[in-house]
Amino acid sequence: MPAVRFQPGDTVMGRWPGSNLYYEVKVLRFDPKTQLYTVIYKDGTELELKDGDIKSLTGFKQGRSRSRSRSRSPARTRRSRSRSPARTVRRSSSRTTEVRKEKFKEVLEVRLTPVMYFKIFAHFCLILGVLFWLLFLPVMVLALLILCAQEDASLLNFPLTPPPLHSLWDCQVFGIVLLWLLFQAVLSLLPIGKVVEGMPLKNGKTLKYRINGFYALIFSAISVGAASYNEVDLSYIHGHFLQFYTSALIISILLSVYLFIRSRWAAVDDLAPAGNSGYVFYDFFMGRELNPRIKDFDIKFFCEMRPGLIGWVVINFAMLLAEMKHKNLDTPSPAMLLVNGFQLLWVADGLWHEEKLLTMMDIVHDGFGFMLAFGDLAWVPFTFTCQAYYLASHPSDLSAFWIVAIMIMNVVGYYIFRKANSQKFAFRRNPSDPALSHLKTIPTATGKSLIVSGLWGFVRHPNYLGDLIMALAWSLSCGFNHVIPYFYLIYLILLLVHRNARDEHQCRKKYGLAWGEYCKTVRYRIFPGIY
Ligand SMILES: NC(=O)C1=CN([C@@H]2O[C@H](COP(=O)(O)OP(=O)(O)OC[C@H]3O[C@@H](n4cnc5c(N)ncnc54)[C@H](OP(=O)(O)O)[C@@H]3O)[C@@H](O)[C@H]2O)C=CC1
Ligand SMILES: CC(C)=CCC[C@@H](C)[C@H]1CC=C2C3=C(CC[C@@]21C)[C@@]1(C)CC[C@H](O)C(C)(C)[C@@H]1CC3
Repeated sequence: MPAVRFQPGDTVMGRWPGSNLYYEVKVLRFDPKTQLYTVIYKDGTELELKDGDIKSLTGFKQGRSRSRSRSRSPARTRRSRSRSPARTVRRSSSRTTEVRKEKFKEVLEVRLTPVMYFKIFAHFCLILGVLFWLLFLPVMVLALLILCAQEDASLLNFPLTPPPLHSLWDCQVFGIVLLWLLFQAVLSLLPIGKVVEGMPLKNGKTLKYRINGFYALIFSAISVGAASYNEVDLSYIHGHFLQFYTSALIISILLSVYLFIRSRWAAVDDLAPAGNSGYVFYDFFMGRELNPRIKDFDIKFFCEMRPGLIGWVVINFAMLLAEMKHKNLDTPSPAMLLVNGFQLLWVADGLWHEEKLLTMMDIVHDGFGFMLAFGDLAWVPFTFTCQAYYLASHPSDLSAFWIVAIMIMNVVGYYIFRKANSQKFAFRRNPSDPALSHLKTIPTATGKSLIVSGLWGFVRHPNYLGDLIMALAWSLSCGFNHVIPYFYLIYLILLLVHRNARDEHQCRKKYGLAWGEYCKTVRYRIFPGIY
């Protein structure tokens, strides 16, 4: 049994339930049976806290020089809490009521400053913003798909006539999507491929992941090929594309609701840094739990790499068959072949390097909520396929010159993307790797160094640049008649510019002066001479 660390009367720092905020509290007693401390906050609230949620004043002050968000009164941040089943709140005595009344008066006085008004307004905007994205994203994808299928796929055709609701639903399609998810889940659980450890979590532990994405791609390709050989008409996907999207959307909503509900029982250490504000819509959108798992099955890792990503290439193939069928072609058009080939390369590359996803912010930092569930299950397979969907019903006559130029562009983009990502990964794994000894670096106070030559000395995010060059090649394959095939490129520019800002903010915090020096040496973020 662990020793009792604190005695009645000790002043310590207690975590406010469901948040990462600590406040000064007094220990009232310790219950050896439940192993809980009863503590009293300055506003008179009595709570029972676990040992792990209490820090000594000295330990906390040392920690605080690293993290600076914690000394406000709980009453001021009351809205950010969420109740944990492990703890019970008790406010009883009239003395407590008096203290609380006093505190409330004080809080009102403090709150009614322009800064507080601004904060309330900012929170209000945040909720409105999240509600907007919750409704807007699904509708936008639907509009994109409707537009893509129209003979004249011009943006000028807005507003579109929405299809009748019942036409968006098909039980059989829903069943197929469920089967696809199940098939991918089974593949991901096969005892093939190595098992690796993820990055250390807050509590110092690591999770294990089976890396078999590339095998899953091969199995899926063989299964789809066999189905097609046995005259299963894959162009059915093209004819029922809106229904497929609706099914994926419904599943992503159900999954997000499940994730949100189960997060109520998650331990504090399992929660993501963002997504635990206490605002229901915001937390639902951002995701509360960092790595939700059912036994060893990691739901986030699975969704991020498998059904949507592999689904993307299957849908592309279905669009290729639909193009041949509808246009009575013996072979697919060169544009369709380019789009299929380029995107298959990108997906295969991602699955080949699946392990690297474990170090990315999506896995290490972001919660799994509606944004990623919808992103992985609906956004990726239904917007990333928009070029193939467009080509299935719109011609793009490319001259031999254009075909070669576009292929060169994709090769250059891929080379930059792969080389930059692999170089950074290899350098992080072993900075003294002889193969990387030619690179110039800047040391940082954390002990890690930053590469400042080669691709990482050209721009601060060469991997983003490579990705964008490839995206441009995919869009150019579809010609210049409409802007719709450029949707992916526009999305990627916005996403990567935002991601870059987020990453640079983190790096500035992590590396301080060294990051400033890197930015001075390598002036541009993504586009040389422009941004
Ligand atoms: N198509 C799509 O929808 C998307 C594609 N992507 C692609 O995924 C890939 C990975 O992107 P992402 O995870 O965002 O970011 P990065 O792989 O660029 O990782 C950024 C991290 O790299 C490290 N780093 C930054 N500069 C240097 C340097 N000079 N030397 C050494 N290390 C450095 C820092 O981490 P630390 O120092 O802690 O190691 C930094 O936090 C990209 O190619 C991107 O294009 C990403 C999102 C969406
Ligand atoms: C608007 C909206 C809902 C956005 C959601 C964005 C997500 C779809 C993307 C955010 C980062 C992603 C990454 C991949 C897929 C798309 C999402 C989830 C990725 C796993 C694809 C495979 C690549 O090789 C990758 C590992 C580099 C990549 C990582 C980021």
